[in-house]
Amino acid sequence: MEAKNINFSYEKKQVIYDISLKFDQGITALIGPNGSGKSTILKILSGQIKNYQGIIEYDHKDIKYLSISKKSRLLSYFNQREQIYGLISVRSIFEMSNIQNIDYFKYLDYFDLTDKLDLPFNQLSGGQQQVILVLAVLCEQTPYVYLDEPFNNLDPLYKESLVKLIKNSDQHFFIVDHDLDTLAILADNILLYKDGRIVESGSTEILNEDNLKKVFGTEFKIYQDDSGNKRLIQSLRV
Ligand SMILES: Nc1ncnc2c1ncn2[C@@H]1O[C@H](COP(=O)(O)OP(=O)(O)OP(=O)(O)O)[C@@H](O)[C@H]1O
Repeated sequence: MEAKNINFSYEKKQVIYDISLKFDQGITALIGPNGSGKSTILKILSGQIKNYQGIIEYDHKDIKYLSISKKSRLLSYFNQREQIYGLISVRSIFEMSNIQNIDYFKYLDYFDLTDKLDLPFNQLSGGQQQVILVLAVLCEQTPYVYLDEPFNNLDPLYKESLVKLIKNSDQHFFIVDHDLDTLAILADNILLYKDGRIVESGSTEILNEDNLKKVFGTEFKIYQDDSGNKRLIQSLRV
């Protein structure tokens, strides 16, 4: 995927300023403050928002000219805030999204959720709902996967399981989330983002105290754990 010179406004309010990026392998994380436009850029790259300026290409073809069926085989998108399943059963959610007909029971088993299969969605806890919806998106097995806050609501064990699942997948992930420690472990490529612009990009090396202060306007301390993973600790000043 290559995005060239993307600009976008909601009515008169510009939220994306001249963004260009490429995303063809591994896991890319987009990190930035609330309201800076991260969800908006995810919606643009995944084809939900169409009235942007600039060009988005998949395999050198403009997304605007791809058929709906081609797009649905190419990319998938998750955003829990926009999902309303209510009384629909967990099984139906998988069957609706499982276009590749893969064995989704192994995913459910991995999260110890097999016994929820015939429950209505609204009888699951917030974290269980989140996991089911992310798993349903992964079942689509598209080469490109856009995840908006997939780690929201997840306890440490669910988070760890989801990190393993994503890391072991050969799909390309583009993830927006506020869980910086998890993104530091997971991502191959980081985009630091502020006020609708990418301010830094690179490996997890760019997650340093200066860059994070520049993006979030607050102090961070960074420690390395025993396995060499970065822990990003925000210093709260109250
Ligand atoms: N449908 C919409 N109509 C008008 N303005 C919108 C709409 N959606 C988002 N915005 C505005 O665009 C800006 C960027 O919103 P967006 O949801 O992309 O930010 P974000 O970085 O994902 O935020 P958060 O981290 O809080 O989820 C915000 O100022 C928001 O109020």
